[in-house]
Amino acid sequence: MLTLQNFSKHYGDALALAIPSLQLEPGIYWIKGENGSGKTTLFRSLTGLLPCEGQVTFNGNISLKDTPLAYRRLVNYSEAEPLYPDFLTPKELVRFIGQAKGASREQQDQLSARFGIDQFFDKPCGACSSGMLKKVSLTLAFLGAPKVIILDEPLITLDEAARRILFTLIQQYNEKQDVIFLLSSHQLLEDAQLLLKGIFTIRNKTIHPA
Ligand SMILES: Nc1ncnc2c1ncn2[C@@H]1O[C@H](COP(=O)(O)OP(=O)(O)OP(=O)(O)O)[C@@H](O)[C@H]1O
Repeated sequence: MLTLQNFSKHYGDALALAIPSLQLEPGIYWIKGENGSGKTTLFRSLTGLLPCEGQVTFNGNISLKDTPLAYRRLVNYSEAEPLYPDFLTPKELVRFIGQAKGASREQQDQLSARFGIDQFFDKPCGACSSGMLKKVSLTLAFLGAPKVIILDEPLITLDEAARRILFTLIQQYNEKQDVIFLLSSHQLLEDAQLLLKGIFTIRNKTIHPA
C-alpha cells in the first residue's frame, strides 16, 4: 500500500499540489488531468526526484524521506519524454540502473529483448530516436522487483507492437507481483484492455476520484 499524508509540493512560494490523504492498494490507476494540472509534479515527487512536504510511505515503514534507499529501490519511474546523456548507450543504462535496482543480468537481458532495445544496445542515446529512448525508459522502469511503477505518458512515440508488449507487461507485473501502477495518459487507456483499479483526476491542485 502506498500512502500519502499531508502531501504538498510548492514551486518557490506557489502551491502546485496538495493531497491531504491518499492510499493506493496494488492495482492499475489512471491519473488524468489537463495540461499543467500537476501529474508530472506528483510523479516526480513520489519518485524522490523533486523535494516535497508530507509523508509518503510504502507498507507503513518504507519511507520516501526516512528510508530513501529502500524506498527508491521499490519505486520505478519512466518520464514522459526521457532524456539521457548523449554519450551513454542503452546497454550502459540498463546495466547501471539494473545494478541499482538489484536486477539480475538475466532479467536485464530479457526485458531489453522484450522491448527490442537490445537491437540498438550500443548506439549512443544521442543517436537514438524519441521512440527508441521511450522504449529504453520503459525497460528501465520494469527492472528489479518494483512495487510501484509510475509511467508518465507511456504511449507517446511508441509503435503499436511496443504498446502491446507494454500492456502485457503491466498486466503481468500487476497480477504476479502486486505492483501499483500509476499511468498518466491523454490517450484513452480503456482501449488497452487493462483492468483499471481506479481513475483519478488532478484538478484545482489536488487529486479527486474520477
Ligand atoms: N520547475 C517548475 N517551476 C515552477 N513551476 C513549475 C515547474 N514545473 C511545473 N510547474 C508548474 O506546476 C504545474 C503543474 O505542472 P506539471 O508539469 O506537473 O503538469 P502536468 O499535469 O504534468 O502537465 P502536462 O499534461 O502538460 O504534462 C503547472 O502550473 C506548471 O507550470
